[in-house]
Amino acid sequence: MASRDEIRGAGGAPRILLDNVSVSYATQRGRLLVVDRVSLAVDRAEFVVLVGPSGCGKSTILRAIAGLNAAESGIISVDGKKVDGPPEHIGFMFQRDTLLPWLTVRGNIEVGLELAGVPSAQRTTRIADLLTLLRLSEFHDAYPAQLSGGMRHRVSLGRMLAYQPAVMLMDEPFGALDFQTKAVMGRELLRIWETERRSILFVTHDIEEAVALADRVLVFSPRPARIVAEHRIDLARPRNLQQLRTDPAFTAYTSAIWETLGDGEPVSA
Ligand SMILES: Nc1ncnc2c1ncn2[C@@H]1O[C@H](COP(=O)(O)OP(=O)(O)OP(=O)(O)O)[C@@H](O)[C@H]1O
Repeated sequence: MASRDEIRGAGGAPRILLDNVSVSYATQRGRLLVVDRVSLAVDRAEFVVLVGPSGCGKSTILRAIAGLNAAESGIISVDGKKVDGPPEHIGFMFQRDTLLPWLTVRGNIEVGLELAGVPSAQRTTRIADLLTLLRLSEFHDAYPAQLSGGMRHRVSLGRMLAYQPAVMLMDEPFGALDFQTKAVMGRELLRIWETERRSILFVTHDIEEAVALADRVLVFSPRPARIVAEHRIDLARPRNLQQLRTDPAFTAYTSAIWETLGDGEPVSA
């Protein structure tokens, strides 16, 4: 059985902790409250998915954890350390890939390693492992413009995985992809997560994707974001995404989430 430290991280703190966090933006029409007293904890190796109406504040929550937005009140910590700027060991993946067009697949992945200060001898091995993991070995010297959308997303994922972040914040990373590529990427991500086991906070609008990937799905209200429901997804792993879709338990989870999303009212005032 995993020890408490393996589950909770060093010192017993959850990987990510939000305690009563509110975030607002200053706008021309005054202060806009976007996140309203949200508390959540994500354990080491836990895959948590956030769903909620468009514009409710999901990206703002990820950005606050990444230290890109300050919390107006409450506390955010990663591995027990209060976040007051971009924390170490955090990887961010956006909906649009942000690859550097003048670098090859290898070069784009290597950027992550250089940023992490990994010595060049170790870089070579790590890149080779990642290229294999992401099934990109054949394309190591291709440029982003020569790749399909799904391949570019795999490279983005590789760049993030390269510096082995303990926490991966993924903001609709596959939202712009067609249905089939999205399914392939979901499968790849699960395969990698099952090998590398990081904490993942993943935002999506796709409820089936949420259930297929998550240990837990958190449902948010319309802005200001508050947690209206939490669904623990007790589906066995490793998951076969194709078989899952015909599993009655899978359908029951998606219906339950749709129901709580439809409601959209915060649980408590
Ligand atoms: N820098 C900013 N300044 C002012 N308002 C902002 C800023 N960033 C986001 N907002 C507003 O905050 C609200 C929440 O935005 P956010 O991007 O967090 O929502 P979201 O749930 O991720 O949306 P979506 O699902 O559509 O991506 C929106 O009303 C948005 O207009």
